[in-house]
Amino acid sequence: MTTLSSAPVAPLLTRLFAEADANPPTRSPVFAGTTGDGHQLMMRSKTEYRDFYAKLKDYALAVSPEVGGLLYMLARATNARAVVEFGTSFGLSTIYLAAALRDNGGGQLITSEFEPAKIARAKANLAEAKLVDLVEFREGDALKTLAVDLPETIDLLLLDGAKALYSDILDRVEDRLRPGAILIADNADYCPEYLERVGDVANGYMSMPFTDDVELSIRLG
Ligand SMILES: C[S@@+](CC[C@H](N)C(=O)[O-])C[C@H]1O[C@@H](n2cnc3c(N)ncnc32)[C@H](O)[C@@H]1O
Repeated sequence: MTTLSSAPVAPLLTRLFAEADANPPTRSPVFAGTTGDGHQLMMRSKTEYRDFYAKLKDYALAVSPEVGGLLYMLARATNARAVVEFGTSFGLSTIYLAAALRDNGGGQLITSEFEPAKIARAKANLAEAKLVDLVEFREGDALKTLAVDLPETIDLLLLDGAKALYSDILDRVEDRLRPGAILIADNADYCPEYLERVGDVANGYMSMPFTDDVELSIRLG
């Protein structure tokens, strides 16, 4: 058995995904009256993301269970001890990553979110999962909160906040990524700047599109 496959984590994730499915973000007024092009523009904006996500504060916007499983496996496979997450929301991906840290023997997960109500929900979920001791919640814009006080070396980086900022967040953590560190970027298609950067071996990365819009990369030595 693993932390992920046993109680309290497994039944908690089942419940949280069921709640997320019952309240899809497509119900939000953000999407009502927005054309496909308008949505694309919003997702790619480096200036309007705060307002966009404020309107989505009641929605989980979580990774899929498959991507969650992938996060757990990658963190286990690399024996990750130091993990940084951009975009906490209700903490579903955080639970997968913290479960992996527990099963690796412990570690530190720094996660970042600017919606105070989401931080509160994520803390409650991580407490219910009995994983909250492994997680440091940083409230505020990750452009600032992830610019300071990072671990000496980072084993795994999850990018799942405002898509347009992926390369800017990478700027803040790059010098701490250990050789072989894993980078997982959800919906990275919205950030061509990021894909171009990790897609060029001259920049010190090897990268490929994986599943469910996930870009999987490693930091080269
Ligand atoms: C897609 S959701 C994250 C889902 C979460 N990773 C999961 O799988 O459960 C993105 C979250 O990032 C937050 N966010 C977006 N841009 C941010 C920023 N610049 N700083 C902090 N939080 C941000 C949003 O409020 C939103 O809750």
